[in-house]
Amino acid sequence: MSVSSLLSRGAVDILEELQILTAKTMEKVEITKQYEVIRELGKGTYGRVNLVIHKARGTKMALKFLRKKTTKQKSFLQEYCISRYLSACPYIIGMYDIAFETDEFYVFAQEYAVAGDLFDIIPPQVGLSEHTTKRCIYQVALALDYLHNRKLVHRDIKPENILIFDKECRKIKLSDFGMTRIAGTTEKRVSGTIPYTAPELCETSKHSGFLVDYSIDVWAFGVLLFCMMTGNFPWEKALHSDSFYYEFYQWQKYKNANVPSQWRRFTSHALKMFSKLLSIEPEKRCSIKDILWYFGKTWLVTKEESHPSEAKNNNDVFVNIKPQGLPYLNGNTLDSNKSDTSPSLSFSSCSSYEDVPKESNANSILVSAPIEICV
Ligand SMILES: Nc1ncnc2c1ncn2[C@@H]1O[C@H](COP(=O)(O)OP(=O)(O)OP(=O)(O)O)[C@@H](O)[C@H]1O
Repeated sequence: MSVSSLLSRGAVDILEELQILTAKTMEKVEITKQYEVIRELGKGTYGRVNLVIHKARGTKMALKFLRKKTTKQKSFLQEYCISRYLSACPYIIGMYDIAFETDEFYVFAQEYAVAGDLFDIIPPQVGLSEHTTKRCIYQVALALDYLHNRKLVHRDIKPENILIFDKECRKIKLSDFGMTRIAGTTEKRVSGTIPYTAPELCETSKHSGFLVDYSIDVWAFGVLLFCMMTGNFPWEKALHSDSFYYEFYQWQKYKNANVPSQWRRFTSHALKMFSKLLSIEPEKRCSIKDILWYFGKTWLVTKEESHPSEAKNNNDVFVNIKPQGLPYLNGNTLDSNKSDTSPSLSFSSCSSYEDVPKESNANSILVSAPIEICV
């Protein structure tokens, strides 16, 4: 049975069927016989990703190795099949019809993203330009909308999982579906807390159950956007014990409180968008497609041309996106384990945020005082 013939049925049935088919056809392979290993592309919690050349086809591909010691076959099959199921979307990493095992690893093959991941190109404490951010995050939004329309929640949105094909982010693809689950299912909260973790999850005690919901991705998307535009995290953890988060919480709760300094660089339109994405109550958080309107607005108070060189950050306190020695770096979470009826976005008619009609940017300036990058 072909994948395309499976796609007309419900997501749950398709994924189950794909897993059964894959399990039946998985072979043991000796890597060096079929592949020439070029280099390691990255490391994650449960294995590594290598750039290889398929000897028979001469094709470069990325092989993801998941250690059998720490990954159940069921988890491997789930990640591979969800990735394949989603890979028809142009903003999601492409997959080869290749899954096999070695003595030590489960392995599958992905399209190779030549420029690496987004984390590597965000200038620390400065961030990307508004133009590059919009170009990139728009594609992430389309990828997430694609997932959410298929009742799936990614659950691990972060720059390390956004693969890039050029440094200007003209072409990016979402990857790593190891944590992806069907919306509405109950999961044990076994992942670590990282800056992208939504407050309702930070508060849930380890190993207690929680409902998988789209709002988890929406929150992480908001944090990702902040990171891209500032080169800093907004906070380390969305907990009241984190002073950066507490300040944000107070500001959001009592709307007339002062705008925390690290948010003052954003225009009123951008702040409205952040309030919707980072709504403290998950049920009030917007859906991903609700923010597409904001792409026609200006987001940074500073002129785009003067960004990022005007950034001033030498002696200030901030949550650095690339500090030394913090445990959530290099793609690792701390200790992570591994009927939407709304219309889909049209990829053909809406493939670039530049296509979104621009409106007047008047009234977008929130503060006239000098913008401080940090607190
Ligand atoms: N297809 C690819 N092309 C290029 N680089 C890749 C590709 N896939 C992964 N990488 C690199 O390898 C890193 C780790 O990959 P990946 O996130 O899939 O591993 P993981 O074990 O699932 O990580 P995590 O610990 O976040 O769950 C990525 O951050 C990226 O830098």
